[in-house]
Amino acid sequence: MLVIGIAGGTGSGKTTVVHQIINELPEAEVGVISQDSYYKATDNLTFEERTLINFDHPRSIDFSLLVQHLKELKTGNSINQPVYSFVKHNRTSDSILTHPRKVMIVEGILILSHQELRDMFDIKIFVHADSDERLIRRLKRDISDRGRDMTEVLDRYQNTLKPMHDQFIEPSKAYADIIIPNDTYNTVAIDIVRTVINEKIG
Ligand SMILES: Nc1ncnc2c1ncn2[C@@H]1O[C@H](COP(=O)(O)OP(=O)(O)O)[C@@H](O)[C@H]1O
Ligand SMILES: Nc1ccn([C@@H]2O[C@H](COP(=O)(O)O)[C@@H](O)[C@H]2O)c(=O)n1
Repeated sequence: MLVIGIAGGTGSGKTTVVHQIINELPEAEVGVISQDSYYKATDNLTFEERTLINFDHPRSIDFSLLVQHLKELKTGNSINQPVYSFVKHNRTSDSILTHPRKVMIVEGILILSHQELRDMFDIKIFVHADSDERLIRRLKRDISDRGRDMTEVLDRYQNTLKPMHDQFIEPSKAYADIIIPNDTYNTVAIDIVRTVINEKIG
């Protein structure tokens, strides 16, 4: 199995890049795990309490479950990947049966900041976009897809997202083998990554 880690700040375009990479690859050969699926379940908290969680700090992620799931996939076992709701700020009761594939992509803001997880990647990619561009994309996406308003997005950006980005995410770029500049759609970089994957999977 070839394991590819794709990190980058929020709104950098990780999810978009993943879709662009897997679009032209045989469906049966590629699987995706999202770090977002591994936000810790917080059933013990009220909705109001959940809105106060710092979702950009590594402690908000159940990294031990994520590492355990990736180990299972590497040994050929399927996993039940949790499903997270950004509207409820909590894990749902659903899960997605995820089978091991020749290529497994793990994507998320903090995946290169966690040493054990990072060491499991054969290729480490960081998607970079300018912070203004990322904030604009995040505003539009969170309002249209994640049930937020402008005040929520901007408050979160100022209070937790930006400081956590500077403390944990930006420094993890140093671990990347490949940095994809994604201020505009970067088809050349996507083609290069696809070529590398095709070579590895034969
Ligand atoms: N290169 C790009 N140019 C313009 N918009 C983009 C680009 N890449 C992604 N987007 C848009 O920005 C938003 C955030 O992208 P997404 O892939 O969800 O980022 P991430 O997964 O890193 O948070 C989405 O609405 C997406 O369509
Ligand atoms: N309930 C939540 C959980 C997370 N977030 C934000 O999501 C961002 C990570 O996801 P991307 O797809 O953008 O990489 C992260 O910056 C968290 O602030 C949230 O808003 N609500």
